[in-house]
Amino acid sequence: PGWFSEISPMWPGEAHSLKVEKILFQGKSDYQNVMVFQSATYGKVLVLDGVIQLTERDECAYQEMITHLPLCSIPNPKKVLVVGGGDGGVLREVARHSSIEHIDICEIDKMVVDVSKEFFPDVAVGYDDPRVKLHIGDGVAFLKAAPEGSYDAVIVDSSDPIGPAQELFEKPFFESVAKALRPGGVVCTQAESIWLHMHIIEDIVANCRQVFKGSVNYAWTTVPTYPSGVIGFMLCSTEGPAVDFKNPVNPIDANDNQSKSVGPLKFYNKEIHSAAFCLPSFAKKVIEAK
Ligand SMILES: NCCCN[C@H]1CC[C@H](NCCCN)CC1
Repeated sequence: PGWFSEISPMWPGEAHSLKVEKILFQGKSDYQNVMVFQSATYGKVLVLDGVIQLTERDECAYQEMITHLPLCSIPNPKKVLVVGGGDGGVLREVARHSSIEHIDICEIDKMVVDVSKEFFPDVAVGYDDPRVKLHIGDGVAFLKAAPEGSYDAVIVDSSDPIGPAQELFEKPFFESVAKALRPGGVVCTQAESIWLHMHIIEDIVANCRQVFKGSVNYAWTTVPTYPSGVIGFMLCSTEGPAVDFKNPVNPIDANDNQSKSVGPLKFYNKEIHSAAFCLPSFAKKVIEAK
């Protein structure tokens, strides 16, 4: 009955709207307002504090790219940490890699986990994998406590830098990620939109260049229901065995999945992997500035 418009000071003067058929859940956790609605054309939609987190129709683009850009860039990833990502979609994608032995996930808001399991079973299916261990808590504290060199890869599937995820965009957090990664380990973080947030991205890139002594790259993809229709990722590696993010060494193909409960890849492939690092000139000059 009506429309949901995503209005925020983070994207002034514009708003993406979705036609609402039915509101399925509304609640307030210790951290944020949580809402689920059935949209007319994008399936069910998860909203946190008025910001669209995922829709059933296009979540594949974000979850597959944020996961396979890092994991296909290193040989034999074994231990992975997901920070945020309480909906379980990233877990579903990590579980496709047969070399994976253990997946830690640290999500601050248990309501996101519970709501995803109830309303988004094809996303929360990621929790069914026996290699997954869920920690409800603050990712900043979790990383501080993580032993040095614990992980081959860290994926920071955060919301935006206004609200609970603020600290996940700051230098001390990046330093704790670098410490928790093995030499040549990789991190992939949600890194906003080149159309909306070039200044935020500039700061993130500068911090990453200081903290990660391997390679530092920015990639981007299309997600129609995120503001400006695109979202980016920081891909960084620590000092150690060189990582060339643009040429995946550890391919995953459309039908490579471990259990029949998750379908084939809908978005990611090796061509779109390499293409994701090609930037328009206005972004290239800021991000690749020497
Ligand atoms: N696993 C899906 C979680 C989605 N994370 C974020 C949710 C907020 C969204 N705002 C985009 C704001 C404009 N860049 C970015 C992705």
